[in-house]
Amino acid sequence: MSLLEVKGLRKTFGSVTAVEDISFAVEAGEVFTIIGPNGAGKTTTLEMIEGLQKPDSGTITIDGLVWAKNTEEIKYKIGVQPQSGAMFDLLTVEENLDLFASFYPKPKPAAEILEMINLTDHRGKRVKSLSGGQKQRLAIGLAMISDPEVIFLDEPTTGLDPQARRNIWDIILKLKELGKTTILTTHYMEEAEKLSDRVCIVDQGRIITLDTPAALIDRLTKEREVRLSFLDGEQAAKDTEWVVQNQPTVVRTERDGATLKLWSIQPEETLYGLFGFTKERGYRVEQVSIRELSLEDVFIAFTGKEWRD
Ligand SMILES: Nc1ncnc2c1ncn2[C@@H]1O[C@H](COP(=O)(O)OP(=O)(O)OP(=O)(O)O)[C@@H](O)[C@H]1O
Repeated sequence: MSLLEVKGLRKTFGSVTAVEDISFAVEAGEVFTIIGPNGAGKTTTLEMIEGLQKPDSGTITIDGLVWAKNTEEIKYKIGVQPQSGAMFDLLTVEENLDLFASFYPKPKPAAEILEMINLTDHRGKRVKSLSGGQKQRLAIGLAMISDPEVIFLDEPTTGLDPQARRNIWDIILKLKELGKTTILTTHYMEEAEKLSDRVCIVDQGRIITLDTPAALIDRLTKEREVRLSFLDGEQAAKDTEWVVQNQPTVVRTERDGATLKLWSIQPEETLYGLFGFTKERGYRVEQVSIRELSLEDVFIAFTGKEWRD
């Protein structure tokens, strides 16, 4: 049996269907990420699993336990990152940790948590004077104080600058090293790709696809985007476009002035042919790149929609 099993979850608010039908299973030790655009139903899904909202239908099992029968046991198994409003602004970092620790019979020592979230040097600071990133790190620390098996992090990096986001990533990776299971939601594709063992892409309350980031990217068409720009201007780009359009490996092309984009199922082959032509004509290529595929491409391929952070 998986550590977390979710089957047929559904939740409506009046006429709004926040979660239509969501099922997945998470194994112990995984970083499992739910990613999707605004309003996709990520928070509602997480809150149902955390026991904060009651599903209209569907079942949730955490280590074989269910909320209706095993409320107290589940509470000790899971850690939920509190909203910043749940922290005490006038208390220090350490006082907040001690206060949350007092709710549990066997909490982790605050000093250990402070090390983990890299706030030891700031333990005497009041919460109200912390930066956004430090507050988020404290929120993760508070979720860890009961030493839970499963930790839920709902968009822990939204609104943070790149360095602060990376600091949070480090903590999530440390949790993984400790063998914890992390359920994460995010808007950021890059984050999902870097941290997750498996990703589930959610849109309009349904799972579009679920797999490891690498497998999701692999499933995409092998078509790759190649971009070139020419030192000799628009005519060079136009002539080259005309030539590559006739290559069987090239699916389509796009040109903007002296910049040419092409989509090829065998980019290397296409480039050999293309460079043969440019050499013959004496056209100088200024830049050439083959774009890596990312989870963003997976989202676009499955939904037909552009991804917006
Ligand atoms: N308490 C509520 N009352 C009414 N509608 C709600 C409520 N909670 C969520 N919704 C609606 O349900 C849908 C899903 O919301 P949810 O917050 O789960 O999405 P999300 O993927 O977490 O989005 P975001 O990334 O913006 O947080 C949205 O249309 C939202 O407006």
